[in-house]
Amino acid sequence: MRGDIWLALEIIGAIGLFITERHTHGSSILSALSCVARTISCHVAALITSAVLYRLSPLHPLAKFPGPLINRITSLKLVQIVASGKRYEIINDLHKRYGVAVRTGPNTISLNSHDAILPIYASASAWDKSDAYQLGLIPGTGLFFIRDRKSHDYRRRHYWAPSLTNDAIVSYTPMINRRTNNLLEALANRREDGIVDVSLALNHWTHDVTGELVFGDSYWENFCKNGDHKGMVDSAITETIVFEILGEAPSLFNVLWWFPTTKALRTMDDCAEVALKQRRHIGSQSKDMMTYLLSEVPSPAPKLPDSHLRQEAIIAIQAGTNGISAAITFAFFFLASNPEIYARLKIEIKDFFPDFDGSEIFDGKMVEKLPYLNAVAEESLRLGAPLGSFPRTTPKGGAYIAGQYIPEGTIVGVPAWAQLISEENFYPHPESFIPERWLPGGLGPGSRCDKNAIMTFSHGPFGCMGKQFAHLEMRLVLVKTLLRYDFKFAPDFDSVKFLAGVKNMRVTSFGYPLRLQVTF
Ligand code: HEM
Repeated sequence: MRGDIWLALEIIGAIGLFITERHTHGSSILSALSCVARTISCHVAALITSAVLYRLSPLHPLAKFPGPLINRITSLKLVQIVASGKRYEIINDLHKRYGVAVRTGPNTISLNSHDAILPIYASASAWDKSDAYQLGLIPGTGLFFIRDRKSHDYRRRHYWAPSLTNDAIVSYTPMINRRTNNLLEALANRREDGIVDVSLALNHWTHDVTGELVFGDSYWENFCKNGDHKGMVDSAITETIVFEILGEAPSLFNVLWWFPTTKALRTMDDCAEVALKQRRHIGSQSKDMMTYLLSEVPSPAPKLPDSHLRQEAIIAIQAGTNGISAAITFAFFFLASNPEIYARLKIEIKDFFPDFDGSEIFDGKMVEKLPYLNAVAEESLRLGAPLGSFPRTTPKGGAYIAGQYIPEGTIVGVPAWAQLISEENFYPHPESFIPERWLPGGLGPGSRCDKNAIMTFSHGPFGCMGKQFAHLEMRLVLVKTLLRYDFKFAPDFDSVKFLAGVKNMRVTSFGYPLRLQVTF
């Protein structure tokens, strides 16, 4: 039962009991209240006790899976783990302690196995998304939040896929170049004593690019130039964080839906309504994502109602922004941390484009020919992208995965970070930034670099639709910025504080910003 409905019934029951006590039994207000309090406490205590006993008992379908006691008792522990921003590290540590399969919640298993990726995410019979993808009680739904495969496939194929074909991406390339030239200017103009908060500038840049990608060439914002005075960039991050934390406890999400905690979700819905109105009013000379979502081109699929369109607009902005700005922020962090890698990349870029200053229009073909640039991009996407938990629901009849029988209805996720830094997939030094592992011959005999273990974009029918677009953005930004500037850490920059300040909740936030010295 939905959490908010359950709570409402409890409250109605309590009021009913109070009235009965007062009018049928003639109790005073105080004794009626005390009777209600006793009854409700007993009822709630009985519910909690029976739930705890069942979850810990050998009768529970997940009884054979090891995991910390508190995780087996309540999903609130997972809520707290996600809210810490360090879920990726905590879950990885749990796997080191308990093994391949860990019970991370009463009905949740984390399966740290390469063999689990294909059947759960990438095969034709990939599993449905879990209830964690229910966005509170928001009316309408967008692609990312559709949990069953059939409706999801339809939405993906008819409304989204045409906007992210190879040809479509080629058509967006001049726009990305133009918006990235604004970033080059912002990096120069924002310098104070030569120092720039690169993480913030990239976050603004990515909202400019994605805003125009979604709403077309009349897109009205220029965050690189004007900053984020209305707090829109921050609201987008807050919304994803609220969704990611409360998704671990959907019943709680439904209760909190009625409280200010979830205000960010309603704020984004309102912003999307304004943006849609503006896009419809101004239109766009070139094709953008809204061209397809608004059915402005002939399509066999029916027009989407506005409640769905608002969610699609939000998803497009959310999906296209923080992931890539975080990964590029990390690329700069790793480059500044490794001067030899930085020098090798800079030489390759300068040699390929000897007379360029970065302001030129580069197309995808020009920048995909640089092998070391590609290696740096892949390694940054491996170690620097935000990570969700990608929870899925075990299908009817259960499933045998990675040598384990998982009962039907269990929520299962493969921990992306654990896979990305596993020695079985990336060897040697899986936690170190070494672009050479992506070059032919890798890191020598016996080395491993398993592309299929890359969970950065997830896989299969629910996997990222913007992977190619994101790769293009990463390459363009690195080429253009390195042709124009040189970067190193600000003199007082502290790498340990930077890494400690990183919080990863499907979006990455940088509590300690990446401040770089930018020189011409
Ligand atoms: C480095 C940048 C990016 C990363 C790391 C990333 C990662 C991901 C991941 C992991 C998912 C699946 C999430 C899940 O199953 O819970 C996803 C979905 C998605 N991404 Fe990306 N993404 C990036 C950039 C982009 C860009 C630039 C776009 C659009 C231009 C985009 C569009 C989408 C869409 C539409 C989905 C939903 C797919 C679906 O539900 O069928 N992404 N992304």
